[in-house]
Amino acid sequence: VIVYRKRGERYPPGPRGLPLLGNLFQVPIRKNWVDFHRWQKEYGPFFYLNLAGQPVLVLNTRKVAVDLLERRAANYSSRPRFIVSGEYLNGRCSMILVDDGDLYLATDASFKRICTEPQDLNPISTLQSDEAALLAYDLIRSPEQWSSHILRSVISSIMSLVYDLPPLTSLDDPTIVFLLEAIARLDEAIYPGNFAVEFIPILDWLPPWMAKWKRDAIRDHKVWTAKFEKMFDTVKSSFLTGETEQSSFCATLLKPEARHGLNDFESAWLAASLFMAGYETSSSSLMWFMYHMILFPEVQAKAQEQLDQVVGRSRVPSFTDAKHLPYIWAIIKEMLRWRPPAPIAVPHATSADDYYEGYFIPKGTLCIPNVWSINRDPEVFGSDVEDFRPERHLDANGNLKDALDEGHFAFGFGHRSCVGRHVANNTLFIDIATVLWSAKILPVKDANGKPIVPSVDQEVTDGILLHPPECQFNIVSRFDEVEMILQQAREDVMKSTRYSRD
Ligand code: HEM
Repeated sequence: VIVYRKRGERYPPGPRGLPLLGNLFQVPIRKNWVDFHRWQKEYGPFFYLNLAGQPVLVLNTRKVAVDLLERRAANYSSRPRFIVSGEYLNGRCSMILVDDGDLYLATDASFKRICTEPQDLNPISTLQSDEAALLAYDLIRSPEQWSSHILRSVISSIMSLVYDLPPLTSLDDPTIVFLLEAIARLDEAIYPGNFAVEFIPILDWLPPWMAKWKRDAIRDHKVWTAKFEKMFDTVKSSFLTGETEQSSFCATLLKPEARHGLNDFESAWLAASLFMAGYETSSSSLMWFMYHMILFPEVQAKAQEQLDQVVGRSRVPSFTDAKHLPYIWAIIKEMLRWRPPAPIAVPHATSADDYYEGYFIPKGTLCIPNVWSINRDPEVFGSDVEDFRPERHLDANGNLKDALDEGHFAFGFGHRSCVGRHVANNTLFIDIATVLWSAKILPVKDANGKPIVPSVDQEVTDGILLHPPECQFNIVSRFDEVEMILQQAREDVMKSTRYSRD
């Protein structure tokens, strides 16, 4: 959508740009959330940018984000055009990037029917607990491969949740290799600045033989669709023959009351988009957790003290402990506040012209909720926003201030907020509780015996997601019985019907 300034309208404040190109070359690509946070001192809680004709509104405080994306959700819940990724690679059918038309409404209704409330997730809590025990076991046995263990565990849980697959034993599994390559390709396509057509949409008129980006994206879309349909069909066949009792997302989607008119092609894409949306965000959060534990050893010690009191030392933590472990929840909330994995979330777009606080916001405006800044809103979090302090989420008795309040905005806003957040919170809870119950997470030491704790400034970003600095850990059992208990848990998991199906 190219919208040129309408005469006589008062646009929100923002940096002055060049003729035609507007602010295109003023917006940093890497870590623009930090610059946007800084710019609010000059331009206020929301400001306007013009990226070669594309109007952009950056929302920097909770008030503005809630006023627009939640109170006016009917107008602020579409997505901007993502030409290469959303329209060609995903063929306009991935839930995350699709606009707010009929397909979105059907996929949203299907997903919300399946896991909109934490209690809907009971069927998958067993697989999450199983994966947590396997993760803790692997981390202690080979700490040097800690990041691969996290990836394996997260992918395995999501694949079981979506397709009812048995646990993944290796990242070399051909389906996983395929999916990870697809995600890397999608990330490259979404990355701002990689494809000129995103800023010069007229290039979309070029026929495929004249535009390599279009040829490649059309080809990849066909290959991906074939794979996603095959994965969906596998669940469908065993569902129809009644071979196994299944609780996976795809199996539930096959029940007429949950389908909301979606055909097999759309269902296959919905299932795949859950994997795409959930995998990198969840694994990055767990990697941040590991790093936080060496950066803030006192937080780790406090959590372990509570685990000892509530769980004891003769069994691994379970979901029944969740209510009694507020400090673990406070760590999760503070992690997602302090370093949100997606600091500018996913942009929303307006469906009609609007006015806010006397300023004109044209139809088709790309709205960026600057989660980084909103998570540092002093009106909400006080003056110590730069401190990592789980206690800010607890009352004087150490209970969660408001168990229903996320305590951060890392899951986005309004209708488009993350539909997988309860899945994500539960995965984080059981993984973090089990790992901290089992092991001390320590920094490795250099040749002089000095602990190596990289500075948080060395965090890594691809421009969309934020990952912790590269680091290594020394992960050691907290007490003698840990390995025996985890070994037993692992054997039980491997013997269970879900796992022995392979
Ligand atoms: C800590 C982990 C996670 C974080 C931080 C996260 C964050 C987000 C954010 C910021 C959005 C965009 C919200 C907006 O537009 O306002 C989103 C959307 C979405 N997430 Fe998550 N997510 C996580 C885990 C998951 C998981 C595990 C799943 C699936 C099981 C999932 C599925 C989705 C889907 C399908 C959408 C698109 C919703 C829509 O466009 O309406 N996410 N997530």
